[in-house]
Amino acid sequence: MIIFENVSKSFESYGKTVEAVKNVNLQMEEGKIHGIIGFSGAGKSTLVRMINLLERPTEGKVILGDTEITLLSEKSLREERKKIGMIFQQFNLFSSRNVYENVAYPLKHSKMKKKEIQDKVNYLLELVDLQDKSHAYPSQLSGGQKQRVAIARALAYDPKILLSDESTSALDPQTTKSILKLLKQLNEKLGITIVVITHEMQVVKEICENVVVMENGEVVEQGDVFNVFANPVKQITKDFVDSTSNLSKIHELIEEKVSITKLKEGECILKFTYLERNASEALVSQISRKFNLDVNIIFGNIELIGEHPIGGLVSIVSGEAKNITEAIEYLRNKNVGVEVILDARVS
Ligand SMILES: Nc1ncnc2c1ncn2[C@@H]1O[C@H](COP(=O)(O)OP(=O)(O)OP(=O)(O)O)[C@@H](O)[C@H]1O
Repeated sequence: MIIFENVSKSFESYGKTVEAVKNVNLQMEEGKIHGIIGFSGAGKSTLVRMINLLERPTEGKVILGDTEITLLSEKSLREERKKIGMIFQQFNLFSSRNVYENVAYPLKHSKMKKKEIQDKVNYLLELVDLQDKSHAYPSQLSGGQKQRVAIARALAYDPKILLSDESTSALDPQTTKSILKLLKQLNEKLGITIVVITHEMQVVKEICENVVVMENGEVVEQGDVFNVFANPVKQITKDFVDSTSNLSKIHELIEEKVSITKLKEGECILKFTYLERNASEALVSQISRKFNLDVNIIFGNIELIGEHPIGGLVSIVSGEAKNITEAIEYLRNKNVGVEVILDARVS
């Protein structure tokens, strides 16, 4: 478990105090992938850099397992840091060393024998699928391959925790996917706890089980990814949800008076959203049959988080006003969010 207790961090900059992280209380479970999401300057990097004390909290405690690392001596801290790997957006490889030497670098001052180091590096390169590149130099590698080298290097001491600071932000979508897939595999295979800093909702959706939303140095929402994104409370969380969904586009279409949004009498535009897992019932056909309604789906955005559909549909529903009202009630009782976007029901 990674625990933050009343953790704050401020910096003095040009005679001003910047409160980068404010009174954070958090618990991150072992063996899971945690996402930290927020816009630039929210305090994500500062928070995560306090896990390995690259930044020291101004106030509060950071506890890893049974160890309060904020109390450790420099020597014990050096040992503790070996259990924490870190990867960055810019890879931070040595350009004058080849792939093998980059991965072997952290083991240079270990007690391991030359052959042990060789075996270890080969194992790590296999783990990240780069066995055939061990003699290549960073300049001869693609961005995705460089990040794989950095991941292999970060795993040299079999860390229990891997910190990833925007590790996919410099990569194209396809390569991002492959790096995220690799992180997920490492989490499953090695049981390593991963903390992923990102400003992209897609990254969180793709691999994280838990999410922490940060704004202005504060943790404003946290929890299981499905629960946080199915029922976002804070505006910033809603904005992140909207960033990968087209559902809010309906408001623009209405404003632009696009023809599909010009309702006839008896119609209304409804937005349905999944609020809980296991939403497997055929709800659209149910309301259509049960309440004698026509449901015309204009657009939808449904994806899976883990195995559970999340997202929703925007539809034009037509039928008797009373029936539409009852259908809305019916869906809400089934824990489907229903928002009446535009209403031309006649009673
Ligand atoms: N060493 C430092 N000295 C002064 N101010 C700092 C320092 N490090 C961070 N800050 C400030 O703390 C705040 C939080 O920065 P931080 O890098 O943690 O945010 P972030 O959410 O990771 O942003 P980004 O996504 O842009 O990296 C910012 O206002 C930043 O300018």
